[in-house]
Amino acid sequence: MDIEKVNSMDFGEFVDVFGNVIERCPLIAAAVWSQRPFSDLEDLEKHFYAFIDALPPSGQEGILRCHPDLAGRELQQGTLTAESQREQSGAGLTSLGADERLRLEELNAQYRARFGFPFVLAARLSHRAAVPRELARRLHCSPAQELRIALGEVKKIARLRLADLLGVDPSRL
Ligand SMILES: NC(=O)N[C@H]1NC(=O)NC1=O
Repeated sequence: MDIEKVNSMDFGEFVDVFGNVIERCPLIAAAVWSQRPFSDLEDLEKHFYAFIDALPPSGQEGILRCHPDLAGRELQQGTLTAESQREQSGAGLTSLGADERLRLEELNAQYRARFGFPFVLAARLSHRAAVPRELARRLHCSPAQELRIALGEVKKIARLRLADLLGVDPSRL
C-alpha cells in the first residue's frame, strides 16, 4: 500500500485498517486521520507517536492498560486481537510449558502491582526465554522511567504493525 492509497482513505476505512496499530486504541487512528495528507510512511508513523507523546500520563497509562498480558489469560481464552496473537505466537509465548507460564504470570502480577499497568514489550523483537528476564529487570525501574520504557515498546509494536500493513521493511520506516 502506498501513501497515496492511505491519503485517499475515508474515515471509516482508515480506522478499519489502522485502528489496532496501537493495541485496542482505535481513537488514536481516528485522531491521526484528521492530520492527513501524510507526506510519506514515516510521517504517518510520526503522527501516531505524536498523539501518544501529547497525552497526559493518565492517558499514556490508559494506552498501556489496553494491552493484554504476555502469555496471560486472554491468550489462554483465545480472546487476543489477531495482531497480538501473531506477535505472542511468533515469540513462542503460545507454547510455554506450565512452569514457564506460571513464572511469567507471577512476574506479570508483581509488575502490575508495582506500576499499576501491564508489562508491555514488543514480543516480535524478543523470545520466550528473554521475556521473563526483561520483565524481572524492568521491575527495578522507577515508575517514571518505566512509563517511558513501556511507551517506547508501544511505539516499536506500532512500527512493526504499520510496516506489515504497508508491506514495507520496518527498517525503512
Ligand atoms: N503486554 C504486551 O506487551 N502485549 C503486547 N506486546 C506485543 O508485542 N503484542 C502485544 O499485545
